[in-house]
Amino acid sequence: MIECKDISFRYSNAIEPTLNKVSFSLHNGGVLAVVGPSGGGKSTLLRVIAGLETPYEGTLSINNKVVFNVNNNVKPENRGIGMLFQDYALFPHMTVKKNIEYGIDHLPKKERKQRLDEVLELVALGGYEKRYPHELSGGQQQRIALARALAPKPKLLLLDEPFSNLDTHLLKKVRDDLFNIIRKTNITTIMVTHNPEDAKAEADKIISIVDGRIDREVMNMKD
Ligand SMILES: Nc1ncnc2c1ncn2[C@@H]1O[C@H](COP(=O)(O)OP(=O)(O)OP(=O)(O)O)[C@@H](O)[C@H]1O
Repeated sequence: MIECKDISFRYSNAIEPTLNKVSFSLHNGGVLAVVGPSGGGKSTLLRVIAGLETPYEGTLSINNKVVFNVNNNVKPENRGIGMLFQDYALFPHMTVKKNIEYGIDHLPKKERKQRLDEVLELVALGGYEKRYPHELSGGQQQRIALARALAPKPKLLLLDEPFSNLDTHLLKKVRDDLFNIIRKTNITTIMVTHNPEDAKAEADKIISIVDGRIDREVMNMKD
């Protein structure tokens, strides 16, 4: 379970806090969508959860382990979080294999290969290891980026506007493919999106952030 309690954060060059006492919880295997107007603080919240920014108050725990409070700040690489951010796209000069192995290079060779095969299988792209990102479709690149994020077996997956680079006609299919994989692995997921359709289609819970505060929290009844 993920628990975020009264998290507040201010950028060093800002006067007002960008996040103001943000609290929510999410059960294991759940999908939370974070929506809200531009500049509301959605991406900042993900950066704080990932450990890339440090709040000045509040508590954040992942599976009952505190990863942040005023006395304790676990480094991003030790939080067990996988990320699929727009600006964390695939490395263009590396093959699919190298891209995926990037986060698991601490594993012995045999296990690394085994995990590579597993995640490629999971995203239905077995046999693509020698390709470069530009030799893949947009949807395939997205699935490889997901495979890379899942390879180290994170406890939590963060997605920031994962579909904003895709054409509208591709979006639904890529989104459904991605979430089928996410649901299959049962990984707890937080997704930032400006698109209420994404939230409605895929999330269990939706929070809306306006001016750094949670403005609304709803359980999502999917059709
Ligand atoms: N590095 C930074 N330094 C100072 N202020 C920042 C920084 N990054 C973002 N901000 C400000 O923090 C506020 C929240 O930004 P954030 O990117 O979290 O919003 P968002 O809800 O994700 O917006 P969008 O939907 O446009 O991506 C904005 O006012 C933004 O200008």
